[in-house]
Amino acid sequence: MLFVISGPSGVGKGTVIQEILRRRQDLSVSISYTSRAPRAGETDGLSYFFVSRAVFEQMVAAGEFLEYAEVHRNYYGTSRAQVRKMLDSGRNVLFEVDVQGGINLRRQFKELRSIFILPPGEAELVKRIKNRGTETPETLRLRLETMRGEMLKAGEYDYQVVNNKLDACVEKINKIIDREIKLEKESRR
Ligand SMILES: Nc1nc2c(ncn2[C@@H]2O[C@H](COP(=O)(O)OP(=O)(O)O)[C@@H](O)[C@H]2O)c(=O)[nH]1
Ligand SMILES: Nc1ncnc2c1ncn2[C@@H]1O[C@H](COP(=O)(O)OP(=O)(O)O)[C@@H](O)[C@H]1O
Repeated sequence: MLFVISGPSGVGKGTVIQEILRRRQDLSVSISYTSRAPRAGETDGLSYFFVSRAVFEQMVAAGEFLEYAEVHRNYYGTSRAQVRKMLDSGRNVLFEVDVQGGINLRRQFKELRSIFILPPGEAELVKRIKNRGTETPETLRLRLETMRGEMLKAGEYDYQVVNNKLDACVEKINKIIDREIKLEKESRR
């Protein structure tokens, strides 16, 4: 099965996905390429593969991405080779991409199930991004600008889950994944 998770910056996508990975061994997360600079504590090949804009553009020209988009003035893309490897291993795959990536992946994989993570409110979202301590006033402004457009796309996802209490959100998404895997197995009988 293929799953995609999207949501505005700071809603907790990364945190929720780490928790889901701790709870299940049947899921691989696709590690994207990005031209964004690594944040403190981010390791190349774990959070992302960090490359320059020039290298990213070469990879686009070589057709190495299943999908890519420019988000908050940086490139982000899903590697074709990596996804093929994960699918060949027979594991379920989870993508964390922006709403442009979500639309693009849905077009390519009709069996993809999509989950949008919503914040409990805009003030809380801003608080979380600020508390993370990773953004300058300028990158914060860009993230909030993008947020409005992203929230408008929430209704196009199969599921919408509010990340108020972390554990409850993780539990809901975990159940959605279980349910979709079960439904898919039943449909193949
Ligand atoms: N289209 C697309 N979006 C991606 C990909 N990887 C990450 N993103 C999205 O890019 C946006 C920015 O990610 P990031 O810089 O880590 O910032 P954060 O959302 O503030 O943690 C988020 O919406 C991610 O979901 C990708 O491979 N493709
Ligand atoms: N349910 C939650 N309640 C409070 N803070 C949260 C919650 N989920 C995540 N956070 C915090 O919010 C910040 C943004 O989370 P992060 O996972 O980086 O978001 P995203 O990947 O969506 O940008 C982090 O500091 C994280 O610890």
